[in-house]
Amino acid sequence: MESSQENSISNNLDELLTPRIPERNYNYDPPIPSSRLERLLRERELRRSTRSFHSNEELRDCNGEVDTYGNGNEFYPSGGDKGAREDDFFERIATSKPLNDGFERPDDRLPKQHLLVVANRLPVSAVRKGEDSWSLEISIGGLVSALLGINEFEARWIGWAGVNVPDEVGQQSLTKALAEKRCIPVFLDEETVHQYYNGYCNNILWPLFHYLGLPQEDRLATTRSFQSQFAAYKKANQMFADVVNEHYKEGDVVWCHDYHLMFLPKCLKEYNNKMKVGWFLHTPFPSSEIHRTLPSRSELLKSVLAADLVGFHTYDYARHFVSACTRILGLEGTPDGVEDQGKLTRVAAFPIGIDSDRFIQALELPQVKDHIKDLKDRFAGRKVMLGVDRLDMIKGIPQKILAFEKFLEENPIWRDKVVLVQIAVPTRTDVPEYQKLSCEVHEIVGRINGRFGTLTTVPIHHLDRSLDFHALCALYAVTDVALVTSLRDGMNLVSYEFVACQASKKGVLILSEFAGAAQSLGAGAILVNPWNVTEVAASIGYALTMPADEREKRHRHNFTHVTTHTSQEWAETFVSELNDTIVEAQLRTRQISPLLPKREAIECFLQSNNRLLILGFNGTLTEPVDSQGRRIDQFKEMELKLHPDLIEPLKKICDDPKTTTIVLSGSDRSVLDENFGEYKMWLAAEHGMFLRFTKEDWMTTMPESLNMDWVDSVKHVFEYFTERTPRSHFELRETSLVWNYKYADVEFGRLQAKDMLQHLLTGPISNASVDVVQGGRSVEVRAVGVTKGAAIDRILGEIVHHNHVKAPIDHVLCIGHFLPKDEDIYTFFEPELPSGPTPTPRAKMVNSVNGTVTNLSTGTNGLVSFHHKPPISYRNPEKIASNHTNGNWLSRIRNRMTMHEGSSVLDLKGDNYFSCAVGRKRSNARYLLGSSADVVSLLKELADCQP
Ligand SMILES: O=P(O)(O)OC[C@H]1O[C@H](O[C@H]2O[C@H](CO)[C@@H](O)[C@H](O)[C@H]2O)[C@H](O)[C@@H](O)[C@@H]1O
Ligand SMILES: O=c1ccn([C@@H]2O[C@H](COP(=O)(O)OP(=O)(O)O)[C@@H](O)[C@H]2O)c(=O)[nH]1
Repeated sequence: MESSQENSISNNLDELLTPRIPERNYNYDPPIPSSRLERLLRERELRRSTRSFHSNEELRDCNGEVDTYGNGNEFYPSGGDKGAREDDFFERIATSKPLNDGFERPDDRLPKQHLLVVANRLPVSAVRKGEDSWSLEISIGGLVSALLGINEFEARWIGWAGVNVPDEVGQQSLTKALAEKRCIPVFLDEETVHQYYNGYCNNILWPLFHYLGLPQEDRLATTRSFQSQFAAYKKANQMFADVVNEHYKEGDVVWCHDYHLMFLPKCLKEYNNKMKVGWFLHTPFPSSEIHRTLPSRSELLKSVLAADLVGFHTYDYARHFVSACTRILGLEGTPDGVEDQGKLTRVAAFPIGIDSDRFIQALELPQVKDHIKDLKDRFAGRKVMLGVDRLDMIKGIPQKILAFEKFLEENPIWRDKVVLVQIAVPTRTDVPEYQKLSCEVHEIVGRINGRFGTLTTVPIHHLDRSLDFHALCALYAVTDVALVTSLRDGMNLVSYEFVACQASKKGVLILSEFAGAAQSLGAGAILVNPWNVTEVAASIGYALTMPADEREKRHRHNFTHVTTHTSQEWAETFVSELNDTIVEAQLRTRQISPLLPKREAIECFLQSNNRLLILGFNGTLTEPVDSQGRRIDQFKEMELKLHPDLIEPLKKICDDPKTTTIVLSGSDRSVLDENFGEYKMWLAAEHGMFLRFTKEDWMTTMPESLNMDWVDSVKHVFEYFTERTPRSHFELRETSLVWNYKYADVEFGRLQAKDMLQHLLTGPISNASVDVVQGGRSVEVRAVGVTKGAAIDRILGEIVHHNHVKAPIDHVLCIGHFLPKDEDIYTFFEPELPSGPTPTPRAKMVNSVNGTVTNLSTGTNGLVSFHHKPPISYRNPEKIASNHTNGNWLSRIRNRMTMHEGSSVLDLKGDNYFSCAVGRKRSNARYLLGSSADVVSLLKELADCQP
């Protein structure tokens, strides 16, 4: 089974890493780079050379009469005339043809990546003209603009057409009409749209993600509670998933977009875990402190994490998302993403762009030139300021207008020399907040125009409507100062479009620092805080009077960015990383041990006569900690308790004379006493430094040489950090100290741990004979040599002696959620290691009475036998002495050894040794179990099989 898995992985990898460019460009097949960065750089290089190869071909074709634009997904007509007619943009969807449609792609072109773009809104919105006739209009918004700019893919769209179509005839005819545009509709009924789109998406998630907070319950009608809206949201996402599933073909990349579809990745993966799923958020992702106010915070995060790749516009948004996953879900945030039990969801920033050529070329069109001329005539003698926004509260339109008013107020000289054109595209008009905003803006505009207008002019031209592409380009081109005052904005493509159209005028961009675009265009723009009306007013003055050379420099900077970071680049980078994420996951899977073959293990257990069952405690036999969604109860959790479902089965197993059970734990003796005092088993506390058979006294297996002089200094350090790290605590054990920050703020805890580690490793105790062990959320300092693997041979010696073992141990099952430092326990028993079991020095079993040392070592046949070494003494003789009042135990071993001279204590071959890591995918264990719940079910089965 294992090898077939390996094979399928290699095939996939080969397939994924096959360069997607004509082979003749490359006459060597480089090996798969093992680092992500190397792979991505290679992929980028390949993409670029493919593109330049294709564009050379196209150039040649254009001159040589062959129309290569008919080769698939190119939207533009030939001749590079991308914006030739007003409705070309629209045409781009229409002319997007499937492969093999009569326009043959030259042979050496490899097929384009097939893409299923899933977004709430289709690039076209439908308007019903008759029972089965439809008119399709381009949808407005940055998401649509950007996605229409990508053409290097074989893309199909899945989404809502913005209209309620309850009847069969309508649905069929619309499906047909949309199919011509490569669009596939998801039919949402009116109530779902109301609760899902107007409600959960636009009244809850949208304001929350833009830092406007959650609505009060009284802003939700009784039928539209959080719960019913969330239920509609999930239902709608499931409907999208159904449509995706219906149209998905193997090899497709499924790219889900935006906050409307946070549930989609989970639904898709439930259908088909092999689907390549990416999710991209077009809005900001807020600070985790904001996200945690959302009632469904955990469910949404978990669903998004089902995707292979999660993308955001900026590093800040990505950072907030990772932080929400660590703080709210308790998962591990790494520089690459979020890790949940070894499964990594890659999280990264992919700043979107525009199709800049389309804007630049449009300016050359006669109709755009005509528009430009009209506008210039109309605004002659006045500087033009421009705002283009959907009429949305996040766009800061009132703030913009108020700042403009302040500017006019303070600069009377400008009153008849400047005009502000504000295009406010109506949007989400069914949501009451948007209706209110519209009234508010009208009121302010009216007041200012009344205040500063004249008989012939008004300072603000406010349009409650959208403009067509050519009119918009013309307006961008004649603008002197563009004003973007978003209170928060995922990116803001209007600022990009303005820059693209300013090659001749070199106007100034005033840009809110709260728009994602501020990260990319911040150097060339004047950045403002839109809440600071005084600052914005002053910036308007500065922009209107900026010297030409400064305008030129600022423009050049931004223009370079806009023309190089295009929507095409954005999409290619995202898809390429998504593909690579799969490669990475497969490479990681190769390092992960397989799941424990339960049947085999149980079968082997039953057939054996002398079994050794070694169990960890914390994380192995305890109840799984579900920090995901549930509030962690630190008080309850800190008290380690045996899983209640194990009480009976464990008793049964321990009572079986054929089984020797050991609980080997880092916990101290009292914890083990409390939980296992009633069982017939061996307890090994503090990583095996203390040992007792439960009916007997504790003895120490600690070698005398163990130096503990460092304890006070470390305790001092731990106290210092505990005082300064709320909700952290430390445990003082006899052989180790553990500082735990599991309940503290994860990020702060990690920083503190880093600081602590640095001090421990380089500070005053750096020369002490200690091991500093870093756990997931802990730092442990132990005496050198205190590991479970080092203790096991001493323990085994004691058990062999105690049990009067006559037959060799013929089955070992070792299960634990052990720290990497303690994984030497797995290798100790490993029969298949070529030379000896473990790289750590073999520990010694010391008898306190006569000081004899017994060393256990593994022969090349995998069998462990005893040898005798000169004596050293126990550190704490009275403890061990009390355990051996009945005589000299070592001499008994000697007797037994004599009796079985030549035979071995352990008879382990490949198939009767099962080591199993719990909840740690990467380990030295042969197998893995997901959680302590799996341990419970395994032990229950073993118990049920007991006679
Ligand atoms: O579909 P609507 O509800 O009418 O809203 C239009 C779109 O608004 C949002 O756009 C965002 O995406 C842009 C491109 O990434 C970005 O520049 C902008 O900052 C965002 O606000 C929304 O995220 C889309 O889903 C909507 O389609
Ligand atoms: O009359 C208009 C006004 C705006 N837009 C487009 O709407 C998009 C707005 O995108 P942005 O990222 O700025 O914000 P969003 O509306 O997506 O939040 C831009 O591509 C504009 O060209 C348009 O097509 N017609």
